Amino acid sequence: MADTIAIASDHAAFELKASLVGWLRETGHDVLDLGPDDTSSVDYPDYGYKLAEAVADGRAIKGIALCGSGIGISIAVNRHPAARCALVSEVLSARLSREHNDANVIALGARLIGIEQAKACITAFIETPFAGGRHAGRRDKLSNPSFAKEPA
Ligand SMILES: O=C(CO)[C@H](O)[C@H](O)[C@H](O)COP(=O)(O)O
Repeated sequence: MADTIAIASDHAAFELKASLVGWLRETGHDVLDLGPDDTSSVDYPDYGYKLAEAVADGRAIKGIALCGSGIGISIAVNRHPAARCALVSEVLSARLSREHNDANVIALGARLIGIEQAKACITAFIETPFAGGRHAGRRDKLSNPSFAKEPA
């Protein structure tokens, strides 16, 4: 579905994911929950790759990636060339990740951030448009390293 938001985590962020899925649905969003379905220990790369694929193939317009720190799963998501995943912990970075970087995935650390801060970051991520202009060519180089040139 065009405006679907995909979400995935590891075990460390399972409870945050469950809270966010409920909140997103209550606030009118279509959510594709890619798991996991309980707190059994899992490997964040498995879920990061799955999330990146869902955004890359168009099943979701944006993604939310969660692990204990947000670091591991953000690294995994960013290994997909179509992913622009921003690990953030406050609202200004969430907003800038959209305005300047056209981030299509936000990563948050469940062991580092509270639910209200997570919601505030996600709201900024969902509502802030890409600014375009000078940022567009830079954004395009992220997915196409061959577009890059030797810095002067
Ligand atoms: O990727 C991480 C750290 O960079 C995440 O925080 C993981 O959730 C964490 O490593 C999981 O740790 P656990 O001890 O296996 O719960």
